[in-house]
Amino acid sequence: MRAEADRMAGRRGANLLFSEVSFRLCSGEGLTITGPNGVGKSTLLRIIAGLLPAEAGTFAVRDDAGTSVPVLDAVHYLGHRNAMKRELTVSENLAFWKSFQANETAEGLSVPDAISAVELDGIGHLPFGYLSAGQQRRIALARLLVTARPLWILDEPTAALDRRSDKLFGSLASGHLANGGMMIAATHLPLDIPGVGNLEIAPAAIGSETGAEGWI
Ligand SMILES: Nc1ncnc2c1ncn2[C@@H]1O[C@H](COP(=O)(O)OP(=O)(O)OP(=O)(O)O)[C@@H](O)[C@H]1O
Repeated sequence: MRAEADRMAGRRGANLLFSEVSFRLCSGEGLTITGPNGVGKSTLLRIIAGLLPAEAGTFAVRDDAGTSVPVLDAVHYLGHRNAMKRELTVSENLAFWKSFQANETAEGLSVPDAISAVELDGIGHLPFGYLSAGQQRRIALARLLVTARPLWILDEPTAALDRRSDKLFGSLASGHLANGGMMIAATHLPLDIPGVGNLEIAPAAIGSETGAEGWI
């Protein structure tokens, strides 16, 4: 499996944020995306995940035979928000994601095992909204484990995590890569994980505004 970005550019409203972003990942490799606030890291991840159109360039995931795989089936996208219902219990939220993301080829962990993997045994019965910010983020990470998908796209995955949970994320990500997975993560600091490179995004040249109006 491999993932390839070729000369991608991203726009928000009138502003071209970045351009000429290219990289290549193979099974077992990861990439952190760094750069100043507002440069477009989240925008790039949303384009890669298929949630926003690219201004230019392409992103593709291919299997070992070189056949293009639908990106939406190949990725887990974890944004700034945790995408959990506050009123549902932790277990109900994860059970929803397990069935929503299910496909024939990729079995993931059971809901209790995923909760254990983020070291939160015993809280599956609590409403998600009762959890602390760090616990909520860890349960959001558990969502990556209930179904197996090759490419993790993560926006600030360790936001709100304490040092111990930061390490926990490191071991989950390392395990994913060791199993042949890939990861692209927007972070403010490069992650200290073997097999993970870094790409610093630079703002597009000043003067790239088009004068076009509107929000996307
Ligand atoms: N819907 C939108 N319409 C227009 N501009 C937007 C929209 N959403 C975001 N922007 C702008 O796009 C720019 C890039 O935002 P983005 O969130 O991708 O940056 P980032 O590099 O992830 O920032 P941070 O490090 O602060 O998280 C920002 O200037 C932001 O204000």
